[in-house]
Amino acid sequence: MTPSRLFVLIPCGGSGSRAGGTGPKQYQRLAGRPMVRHTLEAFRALAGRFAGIALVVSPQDREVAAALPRFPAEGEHLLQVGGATRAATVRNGLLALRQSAGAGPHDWVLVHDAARCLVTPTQIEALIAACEHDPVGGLLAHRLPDTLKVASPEGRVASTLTRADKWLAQTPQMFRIGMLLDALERAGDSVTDEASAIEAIGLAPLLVPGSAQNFKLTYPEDFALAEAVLHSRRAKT
Ligand SMILES: Nc1ccn([C@@H]2O[C@H](COP(=O)(O)OP(=O)(O)OP(=O)(O)O)[C@@H](O)[C@H]2O)c(=O)n1
Ligand SMILES: C[C@](O)(CO)[C@H](O)COP(=O)(O)O
Repeated sequence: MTPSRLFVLIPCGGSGSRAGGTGPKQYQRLAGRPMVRHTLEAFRALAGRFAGIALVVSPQDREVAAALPRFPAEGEHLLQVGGATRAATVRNGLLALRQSAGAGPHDWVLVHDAARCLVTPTQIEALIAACEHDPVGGLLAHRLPDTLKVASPEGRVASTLTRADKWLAQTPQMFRIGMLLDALERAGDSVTDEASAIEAIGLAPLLVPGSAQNFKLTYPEDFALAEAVLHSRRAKT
């Protein structure tokens, strides 16, 4: 049997409605570059590890060419098949990856949000090392650092949950392409990450410790924080 290869799929077709900017947040500038370029560079730093790196954008996207002028380079793919939800974007992207990049069902895919632009090559390597011999696959995740409350409809505390077994799901999430496509097709568009689809078919993805810095830029205040992290990393190099 031919050894499994690793592909990367970056969903980049969201609208960023919670970020409150004028366009899709993944093209907003951070530390002098569009957000998605920071994301892409973390994977390009490990390009030799991957059989292909694919970015999935909306069919209506008019900004990716200006944001990433040298994309796609060799081994990279621009897939203009984004859908109405993140799950649809990932599913469409996986189908296109199989058709246009020759990815097979036993190959691995690392699905990573364009909006998690602070992921590092070290974190990506840690996920690959933990999952490449695992029968299911897994995801980067962060142990819940705060006390967890359940809200009542009136906005009061209804209860407090134990946090010892709670983790925040991050990306990348790494699964076999065939298993993930099958799981996403069964799960439909309501799942908010790949692991949820895999869980729904009765499997238990591996939780691989990530970092608080690998947060998803979602709200307006996240941008200044991400920029500060990027500047502090630059100052160290
Ligand atoms: N239909 C969609 C929705 C989301 N995404 C991508 O999935 C990642 C995580 O999505 P999130 O940031 O939560 O969604 P957005 O649609 O970008 O933002 P919002 O929910 O605030 O509108 C992002 O890289 C986003 O571009 C996508 O490719 N296709
Ligand atoms: C995939 C994800 O980043 C894991 O935390 C997250 O679920 C995506 O966010 P969304 O708001 O559900 O698109």
